Amino acid sequence: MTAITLDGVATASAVKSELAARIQLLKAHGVVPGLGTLLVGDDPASRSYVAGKHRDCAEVGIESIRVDLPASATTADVRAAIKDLNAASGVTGYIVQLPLPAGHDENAMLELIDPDKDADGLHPTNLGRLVLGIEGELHSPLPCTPAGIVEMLRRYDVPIRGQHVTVIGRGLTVGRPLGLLFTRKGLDATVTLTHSRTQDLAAEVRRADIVVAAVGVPHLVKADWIKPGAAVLDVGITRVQDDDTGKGRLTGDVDPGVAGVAGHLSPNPGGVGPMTRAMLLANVVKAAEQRLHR
Ligand SMILES: Nc1nc2c(c(=O)[nH]1)N[C@@H](CN(C=O)c1ccc(C(=O)N[C@@H](CCC(=O)O)C(=O)O)cc1)CN2
Repeated sequence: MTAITLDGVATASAVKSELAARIQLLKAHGVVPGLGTLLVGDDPASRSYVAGKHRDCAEVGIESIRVDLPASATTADVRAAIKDLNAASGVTGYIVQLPLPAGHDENAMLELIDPDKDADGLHPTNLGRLVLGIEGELHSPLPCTPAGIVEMLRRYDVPIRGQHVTVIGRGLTVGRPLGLLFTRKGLDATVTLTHSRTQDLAAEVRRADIVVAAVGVPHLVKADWIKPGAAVLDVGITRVQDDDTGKGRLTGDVDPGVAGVAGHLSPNPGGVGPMTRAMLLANVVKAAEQRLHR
């Protein structure tokens, strides 16, 4: 068996086309969505993710506003930049790119974001709405990677209801909110959230119909951990040195042998990452539509 590829590039492209039409409609009603980004420091991966967000905005017709602070920025500088983004009228939503350089309290900075402008769904108010929102429509923004994972599974008709999901990794942007999303009424999955202290990780993965690996440990998830036919989403990404070429390359958390056992597999790169970017745009568009109907 070779797994069906969950193609994040193609799926994100379909989502972006749909969003572009909604953006045209918003503009026809005089609402111009604008995404702000705040990047602190010079981490190359963060720099490239932020650049990608601005490219995506240009592609679909969202204005974008970029604020970059040097690695030497103090917490007071970051606070001031957040305050300015909260006040900026052209910024309908914005993100603080994570991780922040060492020495900054990320949670404290996220709390300073105006929840109505929180394009990432990571402000405690919006995370709290996800906790409270067991059922019904959620009007608050969802964290982008969890939303992208669910959107991709839906578009590939991978069953979620009643399925057992094992999530590897308890980080803020993926693992913790993903469990809340999958267990909402309507999705109705059963979720096991595992982490570095989980006693028998292989056993937790073996009983899963859907596996989400988001830890950043290259090829951690082995083929003999996977229930035949399971859907596997490879989220964690690590830059490793290629021994043959001596060059850096990206590798995911899932061993390539998993493709021979899984029913669906998201590649990495090219899987969940592009969906994360598309869902950020979706949050910006949704917030702008809510503004129009307020
Ligand atoms: N404020 C936030 N910070 C971070 C988030 C987030 O959702 N909000 N998630 C990640 C980084 N991230 C977006 O910010 C992100 C990561 C990866 C990709 C992506 O498309 N990856 C490509 C590979 C790209 C590469 O060459 O490195 C892929 O998977 O194909 C997009 C966005 C942490 N921080």
